[in-house]
Amino acid sequence: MGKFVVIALGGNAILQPKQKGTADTQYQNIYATCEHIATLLKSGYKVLLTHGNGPQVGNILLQQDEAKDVVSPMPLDVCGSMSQGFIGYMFQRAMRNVLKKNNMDKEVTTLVTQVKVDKNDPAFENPTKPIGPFYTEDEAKELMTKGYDMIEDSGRGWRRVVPSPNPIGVMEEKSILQLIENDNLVIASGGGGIPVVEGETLEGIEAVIDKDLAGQKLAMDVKADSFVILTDVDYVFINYNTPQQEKLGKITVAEIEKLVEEGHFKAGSMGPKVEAAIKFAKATGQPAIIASLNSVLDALEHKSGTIIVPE
Ligand SMILES: Nc1ncnc2c1ncn2[C@@H]1O[C@H](COP(=O)(O)OP(=O)(O)O)[C@@H](O)[C@H]1O
Ligand SMILES: NC(=O)OP(=O)(O)O
Repeated sequence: MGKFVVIALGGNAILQPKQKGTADTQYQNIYATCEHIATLLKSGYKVLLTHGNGPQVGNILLQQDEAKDVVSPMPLDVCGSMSQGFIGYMFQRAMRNVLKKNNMDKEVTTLVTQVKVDKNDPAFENPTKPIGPFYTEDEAKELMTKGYDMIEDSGRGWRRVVPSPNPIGVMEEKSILQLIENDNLVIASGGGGIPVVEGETLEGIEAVIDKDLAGQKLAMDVKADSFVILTDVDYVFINYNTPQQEKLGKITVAEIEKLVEEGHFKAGSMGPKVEAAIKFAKATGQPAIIASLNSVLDALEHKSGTIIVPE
């Protein structure tokens, strides 16, 4: 198997549910991630990185709401671009520091990336993407009276949800390919990309694209040898969070599709990851992996994680 991998890193790897979102905390988490990426580079892998922004974009949106009487609030697409910029900056700084420590040298570049969506996507009528902090049920009920859509997020607490339309195409695909050709470690399509709608003009639209689905499109566009989704669990489980919970190791597309039909994977968390992995494996004949950041090298060697193979 070739060694060009697209890695989709969960927003939780950058800011965990119980952590305060200080700049320092997020930088430290990103630095730890970059140490894993350096290990991959040393092992001969070529990496294109995309990342989530659920916690960050939700926090930025909250800041807009809180300060709305003194500063004009920015819409959600602009908040998405802010999250791409700040997370990309932290990756560029941390990655350069890690490379220097390891006596390695490489250009690290973040590209502000727009991703096309359909303005008639049914997702606009049914918000599913959890963003921002976690709330108690009482707090969530209070926020619902203000017009927020809220859901319970995988047993971890309540969160605001926003529409998450399907990614159709990456606007900056050519620039990404040029940067990769020039041996850059590229960070692109952060937070699933900034959602834009193409009519006579290109317009931003208020939503948060799922970074796993956008990452899968990106991985196919750049013809990656494998697509790796890194999150905070070591495996995909069936009967998750129940006494019957069971981890999934190597599994074929047909087998996991059956489990999807049985309803094992929730919208807004494991559902889109499994969907993205299936799409990649089916379309390319290459494996897609869902694993934890700490086991990324083992996962690429198929020794850990959930490995979805075409057959
Ligand atoms: N079937 C499942 N198997 C494993 N984890 C699951 C499952 N269903 C829901 N989850 C939850 O999905 C979470 C990962 O999704 P998400 O929070 O969107 O991650 P990230 O921000 O890393 O992309 C896990 O922390 C876990 O709580
Ligand atoms: N945009 C996105 O999918 O972010 P998370 O991975 O943080 O949910």
